[in-house]
Amino acid sequence: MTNVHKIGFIGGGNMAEALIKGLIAGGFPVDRIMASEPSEYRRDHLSEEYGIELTADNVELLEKCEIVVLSIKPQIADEVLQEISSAYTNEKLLVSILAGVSCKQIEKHLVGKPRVVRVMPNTPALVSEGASAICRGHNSTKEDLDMVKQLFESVGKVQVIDERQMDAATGLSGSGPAYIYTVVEALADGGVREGLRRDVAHALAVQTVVGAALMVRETGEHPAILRDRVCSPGGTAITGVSTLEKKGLRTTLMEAVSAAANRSRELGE
Ligand SMILES: NC(=O)C1=CN([C@@H]2O[C@H](COP(=O)(O)OP(=O)(O)OC[C@H]3O[C@@H](n4cnc5c(N)ncnc54)[C@H](O)[C@@H]3O)[C@@H](O)[C@H]2O)C=CC1
Ligand SMILES: O=C(O)[C@@H]1CCC=N1
Repeated sequence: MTNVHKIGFIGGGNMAEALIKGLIAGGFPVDRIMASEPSEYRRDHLSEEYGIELTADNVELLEKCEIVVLSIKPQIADEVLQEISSAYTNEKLLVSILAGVSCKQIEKHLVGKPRVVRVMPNTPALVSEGASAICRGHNSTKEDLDMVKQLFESVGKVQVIDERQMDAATGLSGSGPAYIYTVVEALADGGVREGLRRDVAHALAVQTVVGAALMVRETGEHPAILRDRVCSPGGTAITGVSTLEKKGLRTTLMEAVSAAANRSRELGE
């Protein structure tokens, strides 16, 4: 990242903050990160919490940064791209994290051969455990892709995919943390229903999800094999798993990914 002087975020909301915090934790210099944000409250928060440079002016940010991350809501993408279009030059690399919005939809607002890399990150980037899917736009180079890959690897794991798979990644990893938070909350509720204190149930639920995820990642075993090792014949775990199957957890999660992917497709229309 030594060849990039400054990275800027247009929109200093939840996802930008997760990336900013993760980048700083990964050693990216604070004085080479900036954000443009209309909300004074958010500007003060980001400035006080992380010490980065803030502005309310998107054009000023574009002029000062070599890599510009579009981290506004998809619904205002056209408006913001129009606003910055006159100041954009092809020396700038645009990184879009917008759900549903294609590279082409971004490129059409900008003159010349705009360099765009699209990324679908997720908020666990805040604790350096993000999952990001990335793809190249029509004019960005292999070096651009590699640079963005390196940037997002400093906040988690990265998969390079085709742009047509971006909605699927949005439904799975982009939106997935919301599903897992629901799972953690529900597991804790189950513990409370069975008589555990709320704080104890919460701590056990969190560590169970973290531990199980690490088991899958670090052993490299198929989840079904790991599950078999928990399920003693005639025991408790297979009884719980049987309930999950009867109530349709597996298809519910598959349908959640598809519903979110479809919503991502709608946002891009
Ligand atoms: N939150 C998440 O888990 C993820 C979000 N994304 C994408 O990240 C983008 C941002 O999402 P969030 O951070 O969740 O939204 P957010 O609402 O928290 O952040 C958007 C920010 O943009 C600011 N903003 C509004 N108008 C603006 C303008 N004209 N110029 C500059 N900034 C402006 C808002 O004040 C707000 O702080 C979206 O496109 C979303 O699809 C992608 C992956 C995961
Ligand atoms: O809900 C959303 O639209 C964003 C995109 C992926 C996660 N959050």
